[in-house]
Amino acid sequence: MPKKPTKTATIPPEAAPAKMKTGKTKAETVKIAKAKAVKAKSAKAKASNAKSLKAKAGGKVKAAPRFAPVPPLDPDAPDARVMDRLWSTIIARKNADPLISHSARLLSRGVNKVAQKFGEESVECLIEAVAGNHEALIAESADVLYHLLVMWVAVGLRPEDVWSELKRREGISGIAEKSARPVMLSIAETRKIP
Ligand SMILES: N=c1c2ncn([C@@H]3O[C@H](COP(=O)(O)OP(=O)(O)OP(=O)(O)O)[C@@H](O)[C@H]3O)c2ncn1[C@@H]1O[C@H](COP(=O)(O)O)[C@@H](O)[C@H]1O
Repeated sequence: MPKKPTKTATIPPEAAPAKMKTGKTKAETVKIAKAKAVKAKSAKAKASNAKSLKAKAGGKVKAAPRFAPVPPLDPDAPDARVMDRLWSTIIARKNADPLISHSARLLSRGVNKVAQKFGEESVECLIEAVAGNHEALIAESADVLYHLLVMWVAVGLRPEDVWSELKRREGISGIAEKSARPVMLSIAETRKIP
């Protein structure tokens, strides 16, 4: 069978856009020139803005603070050391009478029950947070921390184990830490809110 001639689209020379010496069409050259002019204008504006800022700051350009100022803590208010004291109280209750100590009662029921209580208190805490109930959130937060400490006692964790871990993380941005995680972890399927 004779081969069918293949059709090729040919543009008549008069319809093709005229090429400049650079190999670009006139329209392309004008477009590039316009983009260059806009870039140069914005660089000039930036430089002049920086110059006027420098003049306003008396010759010194101050970098904007990266984080909000920290409200000072009340030196006379109770602080987080209450957590250490509470842990000591709870561990001292470990073998106490469950009829006179709530901690002893919880601990006597085993780690599963303790963990379940911690989970319940956490949910109650987040409900108050979402509802915006400030006072109730304070009370629920205290419940969460108490039950967290009971859980530490139940599994044999000491507060300093956790404080050390927090100290180790000090100054390490969560953003930087997350991006340094192995790729397999970051692409693992999760339903967590990012
Ligand atoms: N911080 C707390 C603390 N916070 C909450 N709770 C108790 O936790 C209990 C939570 O009540 P829930 O009804 O939610 O739970 P539940 O009574 O176990 O009910 P179930 O789920 O078992 O049915 C209440 O009895 C609270 O009083 C606490 N109990 C004790 N402490 C501290 O622990 C110390 C030692 O307490 P005792 O172990 O009781 O001597 C105390 O001096 C406090 O400093």
